Amino acid sequence: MREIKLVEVRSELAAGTRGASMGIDALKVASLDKKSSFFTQFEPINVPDANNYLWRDNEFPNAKHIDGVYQVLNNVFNTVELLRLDGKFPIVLAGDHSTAAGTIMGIKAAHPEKRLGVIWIDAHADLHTPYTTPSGNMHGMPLAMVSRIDNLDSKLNEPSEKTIDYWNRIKSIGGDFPKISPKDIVFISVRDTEEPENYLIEKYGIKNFETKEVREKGVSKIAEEALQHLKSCDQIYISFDVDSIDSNISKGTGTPVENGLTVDEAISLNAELIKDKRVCCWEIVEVNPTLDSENAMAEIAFDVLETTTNSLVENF
Ligand SMILES: NC(=[NH2+])NCCC[C@H](N)C(=O)O
Ligand SMILES: [Mn+2]
Repeated sequence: MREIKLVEVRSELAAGTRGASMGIDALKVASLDKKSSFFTQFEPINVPDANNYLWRDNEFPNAKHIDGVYQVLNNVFNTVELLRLDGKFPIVLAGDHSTAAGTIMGIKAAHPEKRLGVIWIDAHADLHTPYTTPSGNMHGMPLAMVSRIDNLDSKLNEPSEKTIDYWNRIKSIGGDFPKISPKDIVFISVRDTEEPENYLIEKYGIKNFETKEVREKGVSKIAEEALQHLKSCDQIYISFDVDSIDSNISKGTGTPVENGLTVDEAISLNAELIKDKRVCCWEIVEVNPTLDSENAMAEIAFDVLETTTNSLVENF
């Protein structure tokens, strides 16, 4: 039996629109409306955010509020490391996707000898760096942080010295080494990338299961192939960004993209993947109820959360 711990990270500092910090509470409202006892079953830990930085002027155009993001990542890192050392299975409910880097750093720090694979279910590759970002929004950068990639080959921006200093500090949280190899990332439904990200995907041969392939082969087959792709990894982290779901449905998120997964595909995919015994942490991010109507996104996201957790509980 896995001992599940809910981790709540109400950060929205690294998103381009305001409101993702309210995603966790929107999930709770959805749970109450659906009369589910989910949130009474697990004890949550609250990780301190740095959303107060949003009131300040931003001094880092190529990595907005990187000083605050650095703090939050450290907080997430410390929490997840301790939970993993204690043998807990963290289910992380987070706002903007940048904090997934802190989660990965924590998992790695607890078991540095174990090769860590990542299944990234998302519309975006989140492989940018301050040198390549089109927006300066750091939720587009977590996978570069943990792979310790600068991608100077695709350099478009001139980040300030202070930005680079913080960026280097972020890449060193949990140690001066890459926490994952980019080859050990599997993308599912990634469909909105920029050129610098395409360069890295090509360079490292990062596998992406496109939405079309998910539909043609079916979810079970994709889950099997994704896990098979990570056969050399000892542990696996799954990151579920709700914008992986099609923009027709996922309006309550900061960066919706068409041609995404259906709700059923998202639910069964996560429920299937989490059955693998190597999976040691699951995360859901980017619900933003302020962009939504009638809390629709959170209701869907809650179904994904509940079904995935049930699958985890039933299969251990
Ligand atoms: N986690 C996310 N929603 N990421 C969106 C990133 C979008 C775009 N690639 C950017 O860097 O701005
Ligand atoms: Mn994302």
